[in-house]
Amino acid sequence: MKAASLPETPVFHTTGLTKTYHQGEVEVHALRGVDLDLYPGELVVMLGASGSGKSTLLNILGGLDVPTSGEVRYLDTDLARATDKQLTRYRRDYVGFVFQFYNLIPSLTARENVVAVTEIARNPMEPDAALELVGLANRADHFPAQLSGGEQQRVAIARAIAKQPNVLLCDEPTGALDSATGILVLAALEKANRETGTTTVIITHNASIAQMADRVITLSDGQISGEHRNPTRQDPRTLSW
Ligand SMILES: Nc1ncnc2c1ncn2[C@@H]1O[C@H](COP(=O)(O)OP(=O)(O)OP(=O)(O)O)[C@@H](O)[C@H]1O
Repeated sequence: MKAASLPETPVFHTTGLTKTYHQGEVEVHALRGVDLDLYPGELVVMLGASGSGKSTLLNILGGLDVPTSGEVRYLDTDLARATDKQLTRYRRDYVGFVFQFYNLIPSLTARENVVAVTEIARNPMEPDAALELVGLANRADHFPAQLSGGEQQRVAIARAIAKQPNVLLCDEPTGALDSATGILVLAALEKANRETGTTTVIITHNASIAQMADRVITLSDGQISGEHRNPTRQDPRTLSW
């Protein structure tokens, strides 16, 4: 598999990004000056110990949180200074999220869970095409309770990609899954990245997942402590962890 080529204009650009949380008298410096560019179509794996700031960074990129200082841009949009309304629109129009827990609506089938998003999206794909992409075309009429954890996560991925987001942000998408099931989920994410060109970030604790990335970024104590590019990315189905 070929690594994505990296054009010069980044999708995300951050400089000196900080985030400080205040809890009573205590200040927690979750991000301490992050300079990062993410490029169109690349698949980035973000590693780092618990508490290193991965989710904080992802949430700021996704418009779920704002930084304390520094710059964060999505193309020409200044996310640090956007209003709540602008951030809501940004998330709805451009961002797909996948979290550790699938957050599917239990009373809706797999297809209906996807339709709940495509109905309000600007430029959605067909719900069945999204389910096909994650290998669940034959489960479209099943309810979440009739699906395994890995299948539910793949419905969540279908839901996230069905609106054809420019960026797909995944926070521990395999955190609740065994390795065999996790690999199916990673394969679905990799395929979605390859076939739709959505810039994809996957947070994980599991360093062996890094082999499937175009680029691996490591956070330590709120800063980027390492970065490397894989010359060729590995098919997730051949990962062992
Ligand atoms: N809402 C919040 N209020 C106060 N502190 C917070 C908040 N969110 C995160 N933190 C703190 O910020 C630091 C970074 O947290 P973050 O969740 O970004 O780390 P992480 O690398 O994603 O960790 P994990 O791998 O355990 O999910 C931690 O010390 C955390 O306790």
